[in-house]
Amino acid sequence: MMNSTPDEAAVSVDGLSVDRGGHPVLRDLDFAVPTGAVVGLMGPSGCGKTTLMRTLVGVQRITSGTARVLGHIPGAPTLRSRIGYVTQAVSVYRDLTVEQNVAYFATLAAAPRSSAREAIDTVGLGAYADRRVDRLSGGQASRASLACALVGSPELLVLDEPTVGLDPLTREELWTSMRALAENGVTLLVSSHVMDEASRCDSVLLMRDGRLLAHEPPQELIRSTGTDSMDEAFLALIRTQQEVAA
Ligand SMILES: Nc1ncnc2c1ncn2[C@@H]1O[C@H](COP(=O)(O)OP(=O)(O)OP(=O)(O)O)[C@@H](O)[C@H]1O
Repeated sequence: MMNSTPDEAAVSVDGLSVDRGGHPVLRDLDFAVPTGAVVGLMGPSGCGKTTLMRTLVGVQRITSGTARVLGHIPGAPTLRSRIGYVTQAVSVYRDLTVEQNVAYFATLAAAPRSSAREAIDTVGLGAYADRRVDRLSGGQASRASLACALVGSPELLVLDEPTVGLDPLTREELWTSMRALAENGVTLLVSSHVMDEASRCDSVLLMRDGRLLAHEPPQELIRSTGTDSMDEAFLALIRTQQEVAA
């Protein structure tokens, strides 16, 4: 499944800054994501999570600095079939069944038809394959979207708030699916503003106002801030940052 060597970073950014509408949105980010890691992208609404994801999938102009994704600059044609990107908006055809949607994406990715069925099973929608998307719940429709991103066996999955609006059981199932993908060598970059979800990740990129506050394993963030939860760790990091700035 993977073409990159195991010790090559799946994603690395160096001094990355991005402006939108003439305003700085990402400011001087530096980090690297190892292949096969599940990395949480966390921080309050508007901190720049979606912009960072857009930059890595190659649809956002970089103002300064560099980004490399699977060894290439974002947007390189060779990356097209190697990255799966699921935006916040469910992007499937509502008048088609789950299987018709996923099969359509399989055709676009020149993937075998059997890969559609595998992707549907991976997201736990096997029993709903023949159901039209407009007759699914919101969470099921989100998972149908994820299945579409899985069909080409991408090496990197970039998922913008995939668990938003899901009930706890579905959320649990989705995290289990994502973890299984990582165990097969897929790298996942997953945004969320539910801090508790950080505990599911190998490391967390914690952002605020376009800056990176920390990039550490979740248990290390809690330990180093002397707190009991990710919410508290985040607040402690902000306080430290404000003290340094004062
Ligand atoms: N098209 C745009 N033009 C100008 N500024 C934008 C545009 N889209 C977003 N922004 C600004 O960029 C900043 C970061 O937005 P972004 O969508 O990346 O945040 P986010 O962390 O993903 O937020 P959320 O969690 O609410 O989805 C915000 O201040 C936002 O107002």
